[in-house]
Amino acid sequence: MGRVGVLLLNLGGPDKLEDVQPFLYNLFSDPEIIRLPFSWLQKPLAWFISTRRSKTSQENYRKIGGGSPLRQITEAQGEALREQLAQIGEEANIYVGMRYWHPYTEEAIAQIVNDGIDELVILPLYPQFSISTSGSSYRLLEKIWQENSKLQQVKYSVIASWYKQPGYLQAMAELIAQELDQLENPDEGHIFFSAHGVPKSYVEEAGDPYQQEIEECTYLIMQTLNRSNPHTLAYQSRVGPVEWLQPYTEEAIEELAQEGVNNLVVVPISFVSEHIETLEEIDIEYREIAEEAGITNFRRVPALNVHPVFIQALADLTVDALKSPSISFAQVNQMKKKVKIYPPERWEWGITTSAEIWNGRVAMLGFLALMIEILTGHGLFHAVGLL
Ligand SMILES: C=CC1=C(C)c2cc3[nH]c(cc4nc(cc5[nH]c(cc1n2)c(C)c5CCC(=O)O)C(CCC(=O)O)=C4C)c(C)c3C=C
Ligand SMILES: [Fe+2]
Repeated sequence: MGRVGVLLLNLGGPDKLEDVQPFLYNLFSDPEIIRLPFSWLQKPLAWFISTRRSKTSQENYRKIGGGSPLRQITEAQGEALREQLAQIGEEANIYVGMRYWHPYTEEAIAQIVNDGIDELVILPLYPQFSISTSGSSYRLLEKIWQENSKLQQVKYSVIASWYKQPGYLQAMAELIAQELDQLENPDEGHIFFSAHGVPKSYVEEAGDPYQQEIEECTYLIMQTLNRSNPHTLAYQSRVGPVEWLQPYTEEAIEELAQEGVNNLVVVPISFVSEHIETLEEIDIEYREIAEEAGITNFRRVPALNVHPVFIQALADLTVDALKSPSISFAQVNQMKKKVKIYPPERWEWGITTSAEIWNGRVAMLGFLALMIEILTGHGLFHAVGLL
């Protein structure tokens, strides 16, 4: 067997406050994050939104120590995975490829080529698939592969999503049980799964399987936990003016408080590391909402980070992927059958009358909104909290 590598894909986060604006620019430049019908508006809009949003975002990063812990945790997960694989005789180099900040996916791939890796397992650190996360990274990798003839010699396996992996479910259940057991009466804890949201149109129009995978994952974790506690699933981190998956976390917390729930155990479900949305949004913002609504006992289950059962699960996924036949990025997207990666069909380019009409309408609306914002400092994006 040749030299083996594992590429861990993740979103990335600003290491320090000065990185926040360029990080946000990278994020909003991605058409999988803001879906515009034509590409020329993407970069100006990304610049505009990132500039306007960076102050609030910086304040949030300041509250969690001045930057995202994501790089350091992902590197620690990589090192733990390398050791776990070595213990079972599988020597592998581990690479971290972030989508929007250092170490970028492109940097990881350059290193993989340099190291002469022959077999590569591509493992996203997102248990569930979304167009906006794993889908975006696969799309980027497909492009990088097409442009680099050396990469075409590398045999690669892509893991599409892995929320059903038994070790992952076991590790999640263990962490939840530990938190419940700290309650005076563990049976009274209301388990509150909080998933990162996506716009509703991703699921309903673009066919993103994310919501279905999150729902199934929640069900499987509850089965593995095997306790009779009540549970709720809601979606957090909404950005921008459009409707996102519902119920929204803040509203669901308030409703539970009204129903008399007093012991809330919040479980972050779409991400395996601590990050701004656990450390700031859940631990500070949602805690405040819950306490104001009358919930006196608000607890949060820690993220998996380097939990040994979870690291073993990543090792098992890697070993299985090395044994299975290779699947390409395109095949992954086909497997996630409902997914039509951007641009969705209804926006397809072409000199069709409807395309011209829609392009014109949206361009005019976009410019109008931008002009209003620039001239007045107020407007739709500002009003709804996107800027
Ligand atoms: C499975 C996880 C995630 C999904 C799905 C996702 C979709 C998504 N996110 C935004 C907008 C933002 N995300 C931001 C940061 C961020 N998002 C995730 C995870 C998912 N995003 C992570 C892990 C992080 C970074 C964490 C860190 O510690 O730095 C941000 C920046 C932070 C902020 O300003 O609030 C934005 C903005 C959209 C629009 C979207 C789906 C379309
Ligand atoms: Fe996000």
